[in-house]
Amino acid sequence: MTAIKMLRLDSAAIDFEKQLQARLAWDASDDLEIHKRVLDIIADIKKRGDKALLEYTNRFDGTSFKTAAALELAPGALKTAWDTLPSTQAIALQTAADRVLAYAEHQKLQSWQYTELDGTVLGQKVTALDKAGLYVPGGKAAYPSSVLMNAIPAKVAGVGELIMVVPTPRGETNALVLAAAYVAGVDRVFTIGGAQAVAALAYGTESIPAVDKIVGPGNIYVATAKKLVFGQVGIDMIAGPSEILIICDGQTNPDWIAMDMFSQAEHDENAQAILISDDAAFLQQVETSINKLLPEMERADIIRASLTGRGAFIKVANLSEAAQVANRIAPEHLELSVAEPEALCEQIHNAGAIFMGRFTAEALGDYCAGPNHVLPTSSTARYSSPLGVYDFQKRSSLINCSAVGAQNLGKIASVLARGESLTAHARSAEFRI
Ligand SMILES: NC(=O)c1ccc[n+]([C@@H]2O[C@H](COP(=O)([O-])OP(=O)(O)OC[C@H]3O[C@@H](n4cnc5c(N)ncnc54)[C@H](O)[C@@H]3O)[C@@H](O)[C@H]2O)c1
Ligand SMILES: N[C@H](CO)Cc1c[nH]c[nH+]1
Ligand SMILES: [Zn+2]
Repeated sequence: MTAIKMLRLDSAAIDFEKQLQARLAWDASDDLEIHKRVLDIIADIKKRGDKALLEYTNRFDGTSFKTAAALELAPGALKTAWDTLPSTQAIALQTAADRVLAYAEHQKLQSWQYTELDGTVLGQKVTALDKAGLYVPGGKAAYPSSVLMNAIPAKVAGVGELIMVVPTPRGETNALVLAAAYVAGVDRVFTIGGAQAVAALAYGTESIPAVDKIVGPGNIYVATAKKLVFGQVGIDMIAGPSEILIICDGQTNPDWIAMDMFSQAEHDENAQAILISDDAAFLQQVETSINKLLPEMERADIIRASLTGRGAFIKVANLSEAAQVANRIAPEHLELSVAEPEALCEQIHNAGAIFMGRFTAEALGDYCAGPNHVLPTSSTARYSSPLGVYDFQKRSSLINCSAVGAQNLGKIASVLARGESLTAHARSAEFRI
């Protein structure tokens, strides 16, 4: 097995920004190719509905479904999976679900209103989505944790119906995934994935109901499809291939750091694991750990492809500079493996989730810490936030004018409307004065 030599960048280099950009960006030609392929799939699902959905599912997931009806799991299958789960798994799943629920309950937005002196009432009414589509990935690994992360906030928000999609490669369902759907209260489950599942949820087919919003993580095909159907449906964010950025002061066990990098690299060849340190000797120690530990890993091939294709070590002058680079990268997960994580955290403003201190392995957040693991990738943490109850809620403005309020506001509206030459607006307001 050839040793991995991590790409090394130095923030002091003149072309550091250019090199960093090259490492963060997708290869432009791959990007375009994926884009085109996904567009074709979406157009075909829109045009041919179930027929196209069956064909793509059988082609990409190696299944042999004969009818679209066979794509939906029987409602009893979820309960059976839960009832027959080994008790250690059932306890872990229920504990994780309870913790995700407790955290989500803090996020619920409430309606509010206030009354002005003339009796006019203004407010905001918060309502839940009617129908949410939950994408649960399942190509290279099964993700029961993503079922909980998608469904529990939707339930807390009070969504009317939860429609889950999950690919089942070779037709194999995963008992933990089904049990998680039962625990979290999912209403319907379809065994479809990829761009075709996203398109089916967005436009609806004869068998798949169209939803109001699609949430959840997935690979590059899923993330691209979500981008492309936005507008037809809402989406939560771009939650693509996993990323971890670790800032370490050189004092954490290098094996721990290497394994933390593996933990995200093992998701996908396209996952990204980056380590920043002010200690060049430590970067070398972590590389030694990587090469020592890699042969023990079941998913060594995926980890190797991810680390060599998209990973990096970045040497910085000090931890403040590390924070600046982290803000530039805006990673999905940021580990602050340093002596004083609270102080360093003060300097961070772009990250999906921040894991503080040497003992907070990012993997704990993936399963059971409580905060959602569906997080923005590809630097979109500059403007996106973790999936939460608020993603399943909408806000409507409320305006209830008293007779006196209509006089007061009518005069202002009339002047402004006439300034815009919109006479019907002006007269509508004036009628009530
Ligand atoms: N950002 C987050 O919050 C988060 C959370 C969990 C997982 N993830 C990421 O989710 C992803 C899961 O990926 P996965 O592949 O295991 O499952 P997935 O369900 O996302 O993708 C599997 C589907 O991809 C499609 N596909 C695969 N190859 C294709 C091709 N050549 N052409 C067209 N379609 C193709 C197929 O339809 C298949 O069903 C990983 O990248 C992981 O890092 C992200
Ligand atoms: N790390 C993923 C988010 O990028 C979430 C996950 C689920 N299971 C394991 N990990
Ligand atoms: Zn993970």
